[in-house]
Amino acid sequence: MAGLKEDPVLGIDGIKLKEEVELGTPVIDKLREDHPVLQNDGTVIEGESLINSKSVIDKLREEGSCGQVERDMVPLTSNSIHRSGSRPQLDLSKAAIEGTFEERDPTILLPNQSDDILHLALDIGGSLIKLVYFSRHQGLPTNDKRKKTVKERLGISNGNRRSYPILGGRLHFVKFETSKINECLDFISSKQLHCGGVDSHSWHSETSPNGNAVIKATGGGAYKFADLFKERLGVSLDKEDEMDCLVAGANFLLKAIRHEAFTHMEGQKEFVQIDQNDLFPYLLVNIGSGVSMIKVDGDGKFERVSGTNVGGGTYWGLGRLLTKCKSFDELLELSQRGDNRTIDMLVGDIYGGMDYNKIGLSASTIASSFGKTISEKKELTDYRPEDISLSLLRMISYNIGQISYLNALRFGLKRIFFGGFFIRGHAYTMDTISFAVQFWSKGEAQAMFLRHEGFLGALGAFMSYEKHGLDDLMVHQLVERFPMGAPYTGGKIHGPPLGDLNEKAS
Ligand SMILES: Nc1ncnc2c1ncn2[C@@H]1O[C@H](COP(=O)(O)OP(=O)(O)OP(=O)(O)O)[C@@H](O)[C@H]1O
Ligand SMILES: CC(C)(CO)[C@@H](O)C(=O)NCCC(=O)O
Repeated sequence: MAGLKEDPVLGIDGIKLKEEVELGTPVIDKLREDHPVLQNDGTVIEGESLINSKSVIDKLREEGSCGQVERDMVPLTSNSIHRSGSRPQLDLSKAAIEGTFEERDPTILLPNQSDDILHLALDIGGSLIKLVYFSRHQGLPTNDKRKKTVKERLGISNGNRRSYPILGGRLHFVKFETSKINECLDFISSKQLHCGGVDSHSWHSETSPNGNAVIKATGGGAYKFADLFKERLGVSLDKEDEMDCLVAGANFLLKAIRHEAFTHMEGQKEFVQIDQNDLFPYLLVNIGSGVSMIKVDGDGKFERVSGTNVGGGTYWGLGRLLTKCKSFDELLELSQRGDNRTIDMLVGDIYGGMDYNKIGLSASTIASSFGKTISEKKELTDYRPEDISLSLLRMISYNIGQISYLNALRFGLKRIFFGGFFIRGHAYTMDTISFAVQFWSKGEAQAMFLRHEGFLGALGAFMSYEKHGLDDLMVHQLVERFPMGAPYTGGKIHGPPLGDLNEKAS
């Protein structure tokens, strides 16, 4: 698909599972230093092929539990989860993006994760289901870890502390269309992701909770599809509030992950380093099917101040009706070859080619989106789908940018972070939103985007396994740094230099 990078998991025509992450040689060397568990050929096996869902389910039913399959995941049965006295801890220290700067939804390395966690969390939205799950590094099954002495687990051999962590794993990001929820269930089932969840009330229990697996889930679908999950996978969905999760996910990414946030203006992408002490307040705009605007004042401190029903669902829905496109990506791709001047009424169309300088409008400014299609002599088929798609994209992106700015203005906020899958890493969408914010704020406010744009809610749900909140998630130990050995492929870096966050916490 020209210009649009294909999603590694959800392709244009259905599911495409990314089986391997190919890494360049210098990257491999660096990773070997940090992660001796990496395969010799530098590949990291992310998972296995999709297997026939029916056979998996049947097999599980026969076994009456989740099968014990040797794979890259942490132990599969709930009673094998580490629970010696205290609850397994999620260790986000040194969390870092894996992959190049250009990769969307990249995996996040958790190099210091030592407790056995088997976390899968879901955000089931109106259009898309988002999954975040943890897997151990390949080649070091957790059982091996158990056999190690305490010294070995701490990385101390022959009295010397090793320079690399023994354990660790990755956060993976996967999405499915909500209308194809069965594919999502098949995926979970084939990787047995649902088998590690345990009844959240039983974390401290010494005994096995006897099988009632629980998965954290957010979004409207956590309610709508609860019975289906129970029926198909035998798991209960532990529902977390959508707004709580969006904010928790955004705060985690902005605090803990370097090279997450970036600006996008006139085709130029620039990473922004966030000063932890100067993050709040900000406006979070999540552009999903509909749009939520949330003023964020701190961890767990926020207010949904506005929203609009003209969002991603509107672009995809109206676009599909008007262009007969078969997929969202196809519609987006069409827009790249479009010329909106055939559809939109420009200031110049009204003013005989002239600018309207007195109120700051150039002749090329859109005076009225779709305003040129009022001609009685033309039918829908007389317009190019490419042009329709571009006009629609501009109309919706600009409108969201403008409403966002107005809400930022209401509360005196200077920074607006945009998430949600409508953005899709699409340059023109981001440029249009940025332009609207820049234009209306006269440069005072700034639009920023997130690489894990659509996974904020799922990440928040993932972190809600740890009810204590971010501060207890060893966030004080987070040391921001470059993704290990990742080649620099573009984007300048702005903002204050990052230091060891321990300094800031003490
Ligand atoms: N492959 C895709 N299929 C459908 N929509 C897509 C796809 N990729 C991107 N989109 C866009 O992403 C939007 C959904 O974004 P997102 O997943 O963040 O929201 P959601 O959680 O489904 O919606 P809501 O939060 O309103 O329930 C769609 O409306 C569409 O504009
Ligand atoms: C209803 C939700 C929150 C579901 O995710 C979302 O689609 C949304 O924010 N819609 C906009 C609703 C409104 O405020 O007009």
